[in-house]
Amino acid sequence: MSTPPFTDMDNLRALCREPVSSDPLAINQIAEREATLTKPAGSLGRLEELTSWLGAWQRRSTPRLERVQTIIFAGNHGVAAQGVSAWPSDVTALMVQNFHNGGAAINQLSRYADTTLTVETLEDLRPTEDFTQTAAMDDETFLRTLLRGFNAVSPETDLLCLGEMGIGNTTPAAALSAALFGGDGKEWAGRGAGNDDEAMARKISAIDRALELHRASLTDPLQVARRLGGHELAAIMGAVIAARVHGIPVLLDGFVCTAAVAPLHVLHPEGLTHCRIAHCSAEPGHTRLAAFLEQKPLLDFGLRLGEASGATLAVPLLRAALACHTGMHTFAEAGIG
Ligand SMILES: O=C(O)c1ccc[n+]([C@@H]2O[C@H](COP(=O)([O-])O)[C@@H](O)[C@H]2O)c1
Ligand SMILES: Cc1cc2nc[nH]c2cc1C
Repeated sequence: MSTPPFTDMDNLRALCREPVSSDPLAINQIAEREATLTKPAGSLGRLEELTSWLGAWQRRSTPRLERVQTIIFAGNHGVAAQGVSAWPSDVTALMVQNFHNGGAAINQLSRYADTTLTVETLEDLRPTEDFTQTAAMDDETFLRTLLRGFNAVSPETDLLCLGEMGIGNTTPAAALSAALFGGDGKEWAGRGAGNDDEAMARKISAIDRALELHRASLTDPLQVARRLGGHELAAIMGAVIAARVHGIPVLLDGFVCTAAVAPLHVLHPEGLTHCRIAHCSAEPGHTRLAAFLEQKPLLDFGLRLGEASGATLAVPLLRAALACHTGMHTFAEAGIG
């Protein structure tokens, strides 16, 4: 058995704050080749930046996308008892079954993008505690679910796409965002998986009551994640920590996935530089959150599904970036200039 990467909140915090840099040599070599290719400098726009980012974190001057992993983490939420979602919590298990049967949107997107899809069910889908009453998780549960996420990442992966499934989880996502970046329930809550006005009012109230209850502990980003988060959100954070340790670039999915890892940005200003927000969710909090994280999502397609759909949808874009970088001829080869 290898030693676990963290065993308590203190060494977890230390790991999150450890400096990890990408590879400057790979960045230089990619920039040098890019400058020789048969196009005006910079004319492939963000495709060029994406190639550089992939190579920097893979620590390869010729980045590759052979092994691309999509992981969906699934969990249930005690706060669902407050009537914050349009759907009952048993839909989480039913959708997990749908993922296994190949019937969900992510199954089609993953096949199309040629990624390996795995589904990780947290805590046998037992709900977290209702965070309007107490902390969502105790230290032990928080660390255990983080470790599940950490260990779900294969060190050999070239690119990791992350997503989640959990009825009610746009409520913890909004609460986490408010606790980390300020504002209240009204500013961060959206309609999630289809709330009507009544469910919206209950959701806003639940977030505001939770912010009030946990106020004294919200200066510590890890306490925010433990008290206001969820099992699948903690696992996503664990997977992103693992990816940083192993040098794996990450595509984050929508609002829930981004909120899950936002504490890492607050703990360390470079804690998420190996991650890109793959798409801008229609959930309005996501636009605000991306701005706080100083990121411009790659796609803006009005998706609000979760289940790693937006992250996996962006994989062909990255494949296109690499195809240009590796396949184009240089000016010398083409006899131009
Ligand atoms: O992450 C997003 O941008 C997102 C936006 C809207 C809905 N979701 C998904 O919908 C579920 C949560 O919605 P809700 O209304 O039950 O909180 C959960 O399974 C998420 O995957 C996800
Ligand atoms: C049907 C359904 C599918 C989902 N996929 C991710 N979150 C979801 C929420 C619902 C309700």
